[in-house]
This record gives sequence, structure tokens and C-alpha cells, in this order.
Amino acid sequence: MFRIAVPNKGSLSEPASQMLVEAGYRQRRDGRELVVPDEANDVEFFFLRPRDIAVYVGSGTVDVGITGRDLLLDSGVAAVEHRPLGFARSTFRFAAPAGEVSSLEQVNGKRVATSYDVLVGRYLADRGISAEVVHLDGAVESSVQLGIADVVADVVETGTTLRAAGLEVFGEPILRSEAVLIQPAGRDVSPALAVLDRRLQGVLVARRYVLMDYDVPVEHVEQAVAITPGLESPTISPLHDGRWVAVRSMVLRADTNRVMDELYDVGARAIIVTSIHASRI
Ligand SMILES: Nc1ncnc2c1ncn2[C@@H]1O[C@H](COP(=O)(O)OP(=O)(O)OP(=O)(O)O)[C@@H](O)[C@H]1O
Ligand SMILES: O=P(O)(O)OC[C@H]1O[C@H](OP(=O)(O)OP(=O)(O)O)[C@H](O)[C@@H]1O
Ligand SMILES: [Mg+2]
Repeated sequence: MFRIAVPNKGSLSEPASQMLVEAGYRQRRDGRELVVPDEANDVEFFFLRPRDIAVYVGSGTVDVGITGRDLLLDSGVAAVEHRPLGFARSTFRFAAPAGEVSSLEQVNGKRVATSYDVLVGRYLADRGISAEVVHLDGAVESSVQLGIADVVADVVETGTTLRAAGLEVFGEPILRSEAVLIQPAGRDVSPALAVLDRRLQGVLVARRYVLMDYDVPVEHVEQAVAITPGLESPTISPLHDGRWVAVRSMVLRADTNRVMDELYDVGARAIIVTSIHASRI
């Protein structure tokens, strides 16, 4: 059976399982289940620590996994990103007490606390910066105040945790991360992975797009279609009143109201928006 590793804890866990449920898979009912067979779909889910998922996938004992790009890169194993999944977005950044450090060069000779030693060590080495990397398991932001580091390198989403610790980011982001689907390096895309991937893509599209239906006078259809070009090409159906046509098109969810206003302005009426429950593109 095709083996899929899913994060069992942390920021990635719930959205990953949610996405798999939307893609039609069985997920665990209680947080202590370690393995969930999904016979109907011929797959088996292994709930593992997000940091370990790259290790399992890299060794080839599980076929694919969901983890963070930052965790994949930090693992240094022979696994590769197959597809970004659009959740658990974060940046990975250096930070120091407000006003104390403003450029990467100033990290030279300092102590850098992080949970991502490989990632940070490589980043510094590639830029010719020599610093002592101090490994911590988490709550890295407290390390400066507690005197074991001068600088931190950590995951930043809203920046709330950094601010609470009196720290400020400096330098370019080391990395932009999000949840990713990974597979062993050098392995072909199996038919089973292709199915999983299409299903996950289907969820992403259903989340990103809505269906928009509207009626528009024939003489304005070209203007309207230019506003809603759709993914391939919108569907146009004749109406009983031959002076009008009905148009159906996919529109980015985030653009919904702007697009409706623009359509109204070119003469479209009866504009209706529907959520997409599932899709296969
Ligand atoms: N606040 C956050 N927003 C978005 N992504 C985050 C956030 N915190 C961690 N991540 C992402 O989650 C993954 C880290 O997994 P990890 O197991 O450390 O989860 P966690 O959310 O930090 O949970 P915990 O530290 O409680 O185990 C990384 O890919 C990281 O980028
Ligand atoms: O920018 P923010 O929105 O504040 O989010 C970033 C924080 O979230 C994560 O911490 P987590 O709660 O996982 O604790 P940890 O440091 O123990 O992993 C991450 O390690 C940062 O500390
Ligand atoms: Mg954490």
C-alpha cells in the first residue's frame, strides 16, 4: 500500500489532515492513533513528528510525506519537494534585540540560537560568516534574554513572539517556507503519487476559486469575458431571450467582489457566486 507520512503535532498537523479529508481520505479520529489504513483509497497514513517526516521519506520507507520546507532543508536528507501546499506559510529570519544588529555581516563572531542548525550553518557558511550556532529545541526567542545567544534564527509568522521577546528581524529572509509534499530524491512520480497530487491540487483550486455565473447582453459579452477569462475559457450558453447570454467562469475567490462590480459596470446582471466543493483540473 502507498505510504503517506502526515504531521502528528504542531502547526502543520491540523491543516494537513484537514486537506487530506477534503481530498477524500480517511484521517485519524483521535490524536493518539499512529497508523490509519485507508483501504478504499489503497493508501496508509503514518502520523509522525514533522521533523522526522523528511528522514522517513529520505530513507524511502514511506513513499511521500507532508512537512515544512524549512524542516526538509534542515534535515539534509535525500528527499525532494514535489509540490507546495499553500498552508503553514512562514518566513525564517534572523533577529536580535531591537537596534543592536542591522546586517548579516554583524553576525560574525556572535552566538546564533536556532532549532534549525543545518539550515542556518549552511546559510552562514555560504556567505562567509563565522558564528557559533547554539542548538535549542524551541522557544528560541528567550535565548538572548537568558544570555546564551546574541542572535536568533527562527520561524516568523506574525512576528508576535519576536516582539514579545524585544527582538527585531534584520537582513534578508533566510527562507520562505510552507507545507510541502515531499518524496524520495531520484524517484519517478508513481501513479499513486500522481493521484494524491491531483487530489490535493483539486483541494487547492476549490479553496482558491469560486464559480461565477451571470447574464450579459450579447453585445457586451467580449468585455465581460475579458473580466472573467476563467482557467481555460468560460462557458457561454444562449438564453431564451436571444439578446442575452449566460456565462459561467472560475474566478479567484479573493477577487470576487471587484470582479462582480466590473461585470455590473459592463451590463452583466444576475451575477451569482458559488463555492467549489471539489475539483480536478
Ligand atoms: N507560527 C507559525 N506559523 C506558520 N508556520 C509555522 C509556525 N510555527 C511553526 N510553523 C511551521 O511548522 C513547522 C514546524 O513544525 P514543529 O513541529 O516545530 O511545529 P510547531 O508548530 O513549531 O509545534 P511545536 O513547536 O509545538 O512542536 C515548520 O515548517 C514551521 O515553518
Ligand atoms: O511570528 P509568530 O506568529 O509569533 O509565530 C512564530 C512562532 O511560532 C512558532 O513557535 P511555537 O509556538 O511552535 O513554539 P516553539 O518555538 O516551541 O516551536 C515559531 O517557532 C515561532 O516562535
Ligand atoms: Mg515550534
